[in-house]
Amino acid sequence: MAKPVSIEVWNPNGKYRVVSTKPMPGTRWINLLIEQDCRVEICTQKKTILSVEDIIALIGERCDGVIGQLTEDWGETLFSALSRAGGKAFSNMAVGYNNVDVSAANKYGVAVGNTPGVLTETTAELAASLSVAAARRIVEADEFMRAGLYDGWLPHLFVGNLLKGQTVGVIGAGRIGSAYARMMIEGFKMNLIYYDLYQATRLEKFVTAYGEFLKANGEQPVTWRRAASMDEVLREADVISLHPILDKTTFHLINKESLATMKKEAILVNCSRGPVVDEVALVEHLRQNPMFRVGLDVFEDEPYMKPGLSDMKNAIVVPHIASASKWTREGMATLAALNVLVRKLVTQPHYLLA
Ligand SMILES: NC(=O)C1=CN([C@@H]2O[C@H](COP(=O)(O)OP(=O)(O)OC[C@H]3O[C@@H](n4cnc5c(N)ncnc54)[C@H](O)[C@@H]3O)[C@@H](O)[C@H]2O)C=CC1
Ligand SMILES: O=C(O)C(=O)CO
Repeated sequence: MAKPVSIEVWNPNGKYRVVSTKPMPGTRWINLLIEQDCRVEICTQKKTILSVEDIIALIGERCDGVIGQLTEDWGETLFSALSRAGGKAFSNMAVGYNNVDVSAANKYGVAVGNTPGVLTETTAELAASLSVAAARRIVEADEFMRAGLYDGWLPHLFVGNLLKGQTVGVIGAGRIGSAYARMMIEGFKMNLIYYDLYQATRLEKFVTAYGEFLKANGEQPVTWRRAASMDEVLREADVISLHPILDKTTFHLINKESLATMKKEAILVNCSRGPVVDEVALVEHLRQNPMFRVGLDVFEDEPYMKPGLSDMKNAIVVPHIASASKWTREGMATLAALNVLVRKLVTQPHYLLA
């Protein structure tokens, strides 16, 4: 049996008990829950990733809803515990919900929410930052300066890749993939090639219109193409950014074979989920191809990196911070609270009439 976990309580006399497995930024989400007569319990345990047992202890005997995190395993065990405690709603504080077994939630009558949209631009901005940092070798150059190694300008010092006029490849052109594509097209005048199961009509229209605008101003127009296969993107793009969901179809989408298809000097960015890339194959590819560079926000076995990755100069690694802007994280917390509340309002029609 897990030890009791430490909690902070807001509005102790609230009628509905809502648990958040982590403190979240801002207070708007807490106030929204309190306004709707919720007692809010926030886990303050100094342990980054809570186990299933920890969360069962948090749910306790009676719990109406839970706001959880992408690091937690929301499967059969937790949804049955929540349902036994009378819970009707769960929200992940994330848009990705590969940590949530939605059919188990359905089985136990628990509605599931996520936090799309509010993090689209912030996440795309990090993917764009990693693309530029990798292309221009910013992290390596920063380390070099700090190590006191700079002794004067040289024609060959930290030569990288020019983005303008090159091709950006997007795999998964949904909300974030499309926002990223626009940033790279507007910012660096790159041409687009994308692969998605669905047509990204709005993105295509944007690139067409932007290309016409550039042409009317006497500049080289940008172009777009929807690839019939992912391999086309891998073969043709100079910078490739991954933005699909993680599911069975995208697990190890990038593997030894697909890496070999890419240009030797290509840049690969992953701000989706770690297991979309076979990280062992990636480390080997980085070792064999020193001009190939990656920018990674996510890892296959978070919080760990596969052996050798941290030694690779041609890899930039950051700790899953793509959505980490203040505005966005407060927005995600607010959406997560609303997800839990919507279910309460829907299942308590008398409350709506009160
Ligand atoms: N690193 C981070 O902090 C963050 C990571 N994410 C990740 O990004 C993912 C995407 O988020 P959104 O753009 O909001 O979702 P979205 O649902 O708008 O876009 C996902 C796109 O992937 C496409 N897709 C699905 N399977 C595919 C396949 N086999 N091949 C090619 N494309 C495929 C879908 O058709 C869709 O267009 C999330 O599921 C999450 O895992 C999201 C936010 C922050
Ligand atoms: O929202 C997500 O899916 C994340 O990875 C964190 O923002």
